[in-house]
Amino acid sequence: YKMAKAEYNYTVDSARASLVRQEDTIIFGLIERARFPLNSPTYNQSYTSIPQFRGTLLDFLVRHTEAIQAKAGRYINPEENPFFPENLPPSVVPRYPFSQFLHPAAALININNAIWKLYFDELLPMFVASGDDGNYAQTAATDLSLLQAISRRIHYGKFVGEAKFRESPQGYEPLIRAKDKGALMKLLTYESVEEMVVKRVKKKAMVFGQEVSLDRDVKGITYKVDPSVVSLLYQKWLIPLTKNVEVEYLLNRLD
Ligand SMILES: O=C(O)C(=O)C[C@]1(C(=O)O)C=C[C@@H](O)C=C1
Repeated sequence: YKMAKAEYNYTVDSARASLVRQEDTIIFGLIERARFPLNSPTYNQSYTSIPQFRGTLLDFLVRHTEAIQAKAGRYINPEENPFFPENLPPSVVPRYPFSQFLHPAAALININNAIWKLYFDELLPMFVASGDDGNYAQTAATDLSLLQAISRRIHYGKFVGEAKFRESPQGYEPLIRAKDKGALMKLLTYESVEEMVVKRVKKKAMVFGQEVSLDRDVKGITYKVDPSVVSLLYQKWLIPLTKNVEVEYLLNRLD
């Protein structure tokens, strides 16, 4: 089985279209996680005593899932970044020739440690109810798919950064040479785009998270995840971290 060379080319427009589609995944991920209360034993090392494993139930699920997904080829795609890159087994499947759009230094950027910490310290308490219903394995599974979606979105800043660089190298090169992070940040920022993102995710959370009923009179609208929390999450964390990845990527773009 021989594969053709992938000739997919990213542009700023196509990268933005991908970010828009990824919003759906993130919002559904939030809705899925919000089905369960906090379920703190999922994150408590003293709850689990798994033979030959030190860590929480979530650590256990994530490490083993990433290992099996690595074997199945997930991390061959440069859009994917593992949370525990140490000691991942190699892929056992034929290598798909993903287009080499990024500068090789992109592979060194992985801010999943920071994303992990942020997720548990800041994000979870914003959108899950307190309490415990015993569904720890299900909780860990929904955490992982949401974490993966958030991580993919933030690291997609590499692709957005590269597309912007290619569309205007003469604008970016001097700032990269001068290692001027502040000026890079300013040049890659489009406030009107950010405002649209923040408004759109709120609207999507209203549409995706409403109760759908065949009765005509649904009394009082409740959403499965609070739409203003979704927009706040984007405004405060997802967009700023995506921009940090863009800056980090660009700083290494001429190495
Ligand atoms: O659309 C872009 O230009 C991006 O870089 C993405 C993004 C975002 O994170 O949504 C980040 C920075 C820009 O100011 C606008 C939006």
